[in-house]
Amino acid sequence: MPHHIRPATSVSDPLTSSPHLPEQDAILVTGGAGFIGSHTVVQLLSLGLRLVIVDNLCNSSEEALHRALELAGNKGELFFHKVDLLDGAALEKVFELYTFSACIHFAGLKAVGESSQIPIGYYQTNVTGTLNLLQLLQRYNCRNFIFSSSATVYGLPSSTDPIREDASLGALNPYGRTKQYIEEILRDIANSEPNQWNIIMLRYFNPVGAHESGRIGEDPNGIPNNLMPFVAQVAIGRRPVINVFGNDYETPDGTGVRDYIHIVDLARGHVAALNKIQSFSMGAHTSVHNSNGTKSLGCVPYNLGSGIGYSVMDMIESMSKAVGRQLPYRVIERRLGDVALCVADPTLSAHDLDWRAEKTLQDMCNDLWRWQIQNPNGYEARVATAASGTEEEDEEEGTLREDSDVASVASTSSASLPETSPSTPTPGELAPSVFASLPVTLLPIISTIAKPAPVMISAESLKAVTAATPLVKPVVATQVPVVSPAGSPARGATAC
Ligand SMILES: O=c1ccn([C@@H]2O[C@H](COP(=O)(O)OP(=O)(O)O[C@H]3O[C@H](CO)[C@@H](O)[C@H](O)[C@H]3O)[C@@H](O)[C@H]2O)c(=O)[nH]1
Repeated sequence: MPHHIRPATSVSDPLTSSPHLPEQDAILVTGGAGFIGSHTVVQLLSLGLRLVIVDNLCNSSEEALHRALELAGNKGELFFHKVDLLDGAALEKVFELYTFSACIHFAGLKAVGESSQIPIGYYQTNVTGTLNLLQLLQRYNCRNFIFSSSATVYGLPSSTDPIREDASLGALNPYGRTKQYIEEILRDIANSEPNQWNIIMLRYFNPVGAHESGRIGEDPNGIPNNLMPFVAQVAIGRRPVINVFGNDYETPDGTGVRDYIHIVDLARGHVAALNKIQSFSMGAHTSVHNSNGTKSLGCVPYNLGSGIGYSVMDMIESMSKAVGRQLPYRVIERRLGDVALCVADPTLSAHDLDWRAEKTLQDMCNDLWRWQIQNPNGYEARVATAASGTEEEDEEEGTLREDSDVASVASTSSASLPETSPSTPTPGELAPSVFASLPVTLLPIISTIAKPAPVMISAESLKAVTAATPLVKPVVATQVPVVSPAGSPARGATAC
């Protein structure tokens, strides 16, 4: 039976002020428990939307979903299914339970280095997982799709100018190529059914920070690959010193420059994309046409970046300010594959999606620090692992402790919290369920899939029911590189 997104009352009504998605329809969010996913879930729930989260929790925590629900003031509805996208049969059961008006696809593996070691795993998880999802979306007649792409698809920038969406693509590693290939697949699918698909591919630059409450944030497995999670762990005392990968780049201070974007701004970008898709979806039911005469959006990429470049030293300085003391760092050799600078041209997103990054670098650092200090070991579920540490971590820390080439000495005791009161989660009322006859418990979270009918369970029993899962990490983002002297952001890029 076909499922159509129903027309909203007015094309001009933005989703942000008045969600128009059909009452009984839901938005499917894959990888919704991950870093970007959970922040987006807060935005969507706050709009009163009904979400169905599919995540295998291989690199995320269900706790993030509980907190997201709290942060949204228990608005909207959230149904969670611990499912791996590679398990097509389990995924189809989810499709049998709901009618989806749109899908936001975050789920996937995202570690650049790891992708070169296990490329088959990356192609299988990211590409095959996405194909499984797309097949079902097509079969169940949901053709509104938002894809987590990445600035990594641009590869080596051909100049130091901010990167536009029409720049040539050329991902440099298997992870990046999974994103690039999925983009190609999406274009082919949109072309195969003209006037039917509304697909937005969001190319993330460098997402950092955390929700301003400090309740949800990034919780990487093992040693963080990316700069800011690593810096945060140095700030909290889990690691002794920040390694700066080279200070001989052609940038104002010699360190790499990137377009860092606050995670909440990035999450808002998904709402903006949904609004855009909705207007086309509505157009399909009215006589509204795209400017090129088509009735659907087709497949369009948008950069989600600020257009401002900050160097590694800028980031360390801002984070030191947030923490209230100078963080220790040492300069080591360049990291293989890094570019000097990578910054977005966000003009198209501003024009078409009416979206702009609003938060400052200091917001990013203050919020990241708040999350880190309130959750020194990430989400509760991972405390045991984090506390014991891995062999690899212990070994690295041992090595670093002996190193004297640090700019300053860490002292976690002087850590201070940035001002801003963390939000106190309000135990919420139970949101109405799609399954009215099901027993009600504390949270409207459902775990199923192994069973023909969903069972509504509590957070406690959720853990038991979802005990085993294979594969995949949930997603996240990406990035790439512009420049500025410390503390003074530069619009666009220059050197390199
Ligand atoms: O411990 C660290 C980690 C990073 N850096 C530097 O910090 C900047 C940012 O690095 P990182 O946070 O790792 O982001 P990117 O290298 O920009 O990587 C992002 O950008 C890639 C290319 O777009 C994507 O593929 C990745 O998924 C995404 O994490 C770069 O100049 C790095 O050289 C350090 O100096 N020390």
